[in-house]
Amino acid sequence: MRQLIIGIGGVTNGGKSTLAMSLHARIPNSCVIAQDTFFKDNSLVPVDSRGFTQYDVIDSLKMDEMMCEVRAWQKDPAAFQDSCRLRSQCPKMSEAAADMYTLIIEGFLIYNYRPLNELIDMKYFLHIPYEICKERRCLRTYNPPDPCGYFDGHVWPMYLKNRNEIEDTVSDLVYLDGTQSREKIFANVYKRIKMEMDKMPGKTYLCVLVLHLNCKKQSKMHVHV
Ligand SMILES: Nc1ncnc2c1ncn2[C@@H]1O[C@H](COP(=O)(O)OP(=O)(O)OP(=O)(O)O)[C@@H](O)[C@H]1O
Ligand SMILES: NC(=O)c1ccc[n+]([C@@H]2O[C@H](CO)[C@@H](O)[C@H]2O)c1
Repeated sequence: MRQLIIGIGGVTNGGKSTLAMSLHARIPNSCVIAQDTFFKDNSLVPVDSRGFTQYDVIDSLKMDEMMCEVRAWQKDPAAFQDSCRLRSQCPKMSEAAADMYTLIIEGFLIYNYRPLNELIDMKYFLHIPYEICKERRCLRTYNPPDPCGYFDGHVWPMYLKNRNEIEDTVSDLVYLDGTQSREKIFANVYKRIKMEMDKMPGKTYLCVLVLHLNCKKQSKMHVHV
């Protein structure tokens, strides 16, 4: 069985969920774990002197629970997939792909939590400029909704801080321009994932080749398919 963990991180409204769901729809045997589903209860998240609830920090998330889900997938991806809410309506699998399982982890702080970061094989980071981010955020309604001044007073400064932190600690990030069309971003990432999957060794078969050469030597070799 082969396992691949793909990370889709980046700024709020960068298009992480959109990309994750498109990949999920195209990749057989894939599951999505979304960091946004692990926010602590509002009453447990600190509020600063301006009345801004501090959501955009790693402590606002139940990372232990998120790690449990990731480990459950690693342990038994087939069983995890059966219990997964986001079951893939994916294309038919070729036999070669049948033993390949892919986990897509998406979220705005997935690389800021080292135990999670360490498990991710392919790391993508969607970024968009300040103006576009603010514009997209204004069109969304979170629960609870952003109070006045929240984007400039909390969300964007925390994004800059969190991004700075990973730039110093995470070396293998692939940055994606979230202002490109959904289709272009998807095609770029999907192509890279396919290439990675093709490089991953499949089942190992033991072939015993008996070579009747002049000297009647015998040799063994392993073939990866
Ligand atoms: N490539 C794109 N071009 C234009 N708009 C996009 C693109 N990708 C996503 N969007 C739109 O931007 C908004 C945010 O997208 P999405 O929910 O995927 O972002 P996100 O990074 O998961 O955000 P958050 O972390 O805040 O939940 C949505 O309205 C979505 O339709
Ligand atoms: N509980 C939530 O899902 C929640 C509540 C308030 C704010 N947010 C925002 O979600 C974004 C990440 O996707 C962050 O920028 C949070 O501010 C989420």
